[in-house]
Formats: sequence, structure tokens, C-alpha cells
Amino acid sequence: MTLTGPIKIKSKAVAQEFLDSFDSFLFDCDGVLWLGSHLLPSIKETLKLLTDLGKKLIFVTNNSTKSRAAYTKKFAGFGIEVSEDQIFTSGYASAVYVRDFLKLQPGKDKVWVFGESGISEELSLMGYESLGGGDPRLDETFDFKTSPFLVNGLDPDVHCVVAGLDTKVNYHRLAVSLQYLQKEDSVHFVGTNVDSTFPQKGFIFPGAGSTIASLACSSGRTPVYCGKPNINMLNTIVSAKNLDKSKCCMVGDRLNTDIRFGVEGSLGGTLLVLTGIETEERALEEDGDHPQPKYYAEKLGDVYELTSS
Ligand SMILES: O=C(O)COP(=O)(O)O
Ligand SMILES: [Mg+2]
Repeated sequence: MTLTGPIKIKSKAVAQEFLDSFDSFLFDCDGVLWLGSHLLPSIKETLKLLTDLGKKLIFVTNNSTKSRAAYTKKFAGFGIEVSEDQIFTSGYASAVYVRDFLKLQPGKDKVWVFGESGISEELSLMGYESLGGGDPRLDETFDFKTSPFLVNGLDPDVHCVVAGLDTKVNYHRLAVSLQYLQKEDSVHFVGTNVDSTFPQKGFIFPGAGSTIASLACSSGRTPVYCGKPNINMLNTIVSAKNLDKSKCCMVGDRLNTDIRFGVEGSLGGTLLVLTGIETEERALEEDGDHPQPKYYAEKLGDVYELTSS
């Protein structure tokens, strides 16, 4: 009989075999490294162990609320030194899509953002002016007769709506975004990521996918999602970091984004950790609508704890 199901990392031997199998690790962030401002156990030690072993570390998050620059500060706040070029976010992947696939013209074409500064900052670095986003005027109660975004008409230079996680979601933001999305012939619709939920310490909250679905519903349109598991995001990372895919492992807490990204992207392996969205039962499910991980573990820190004991 051959064993084909996911292998649980729960002994020193398996943890060691896992470490030896890869030379690069792609880490999801929310639910793997941290839950909000709470760093998960033994994460610092695990990342240091991998760095000391000469492994390449790359961070790939679907969380578009922060830019890559802001993420380096979040890591630094935990005492972890990570450079901006090790970080890839769904906000950055969406900006790359706007530039390389939609080929919008910097300095001329504008983007309407439904989301936080992690999207507008990445667009701005590429020379795109964005509207909407965290503009405080969108915090005002919506009235179509007085909304400054509607009274003088829509901006004709907007050719794309990029929608992502927005913890200040309200009717004003949804209503104006919909006006742009109704210009189907001239305005593209990009979604940062499909995640239906978002893990925090002790809670599961709505994710970007849930609010983007609201815009998709009202507009009758389907966005192009740029974050994991989109293969274009993986190709951008593989070429930027010069990776050998067969020696890469994707580490994540969600099956339909992280593990799918690793499996459909033909990476050497995947590790599902149970500190975020998924359960052991889901990890072992064979008939689910998602791929199975190669390895799974209660937490990422087990890799360090098991090999250093
Ligand atoms: O913000 C999200 O929806 C998920 O972020 P993650 O990819 O780091 O888990
Ligand atoms: Mg996650």
C-alpha cells in the first residue's frame, strides 16, 4: 500500500526531511506567521533557523491593506528583519497587472480603489494616480445628491477599479465603486484576492473576497483576481527571485488560495498549518473541492521546535 495523504510534521525525523527537501520557502502571512498583531509561537526562531540553513525566504500575502514597505515595518516591529524585495502582496500583484496586462498609462490613466493604502501606495510607486480608497470624504454617510464623487460626474480618466480588503467598507464606498464598474466598456475590474474570511486572534472575520463579491453582484461583473492562487503572481515571484520551482515549498493556512497556488504552480511541495483558517479534518479531506497539501502541521513553529529538541 502506498501512502498518498498529507504527511503530518510531528516528529523530528519528518521535520528534518521537510527542511532538507527545499531550498526556498514561500510564506503566507496572516494565519501562518501572525494573527493581526499577535506573532505565532516560535516564528522568529523558525525563520532564523531557515536563514541560518541558507534557505531563501519569501513572503506572499493576499492581504492588500499594507504596501510592501509597510510590511517591512510590521516585520521589524516583531524583531524580524525582512527586506522589501522578499515581500509580495496581492496589492502589489494587482498593480503589476494594471501596468503589465492592462497597460494603463502612468500619469494619465487613473484607478479607483476600493481598499486600503496597500493598493494605492503600490499604484503610486508605478506612477498611477488613484482615487477613492482611504479618502475621508468616503467616510461620510452616502447621499447621491451631495457625494463629492458624484456631483461633478465621474472622473473620465479612471479606467480600472481595484478592490481589496477594506475594514472601513460602507455604502458610500460600494455605491461610488459601482458607478465606475457600470462603465463596462472603459473600466476594468480587478480584485486583489478571493479569501472569503480573514483570521484574527480568536476570531474569523469577513475577508476581501466577501466584499468584492458584493461589487460583483451589484455590477453583474466578474473581477480578475490577482493574488494567490493566480499563476501570474507566482510567475512574477519566480522570475524576480530566480527560483527553482521544484525546490520551493508554499506554506499557508488556506487550501483554496495558498495550497492551490503551490499545487497549480507546480512547486516542489506545500505545507498547510492549522493556526489560521483550516482544520485537520479539512486538511485530510480527499473529496473536497481543493487540492491536498503535501505536509501539514499544527503550527509553523513545530518545524523549529521538533528539530531543535
Ligand atoms: O488578508 C487576507 O485575506 C489573507 O492574507 P494572507 O494571504 O497573508 O493569509
Ligand atoms: Mg493566510
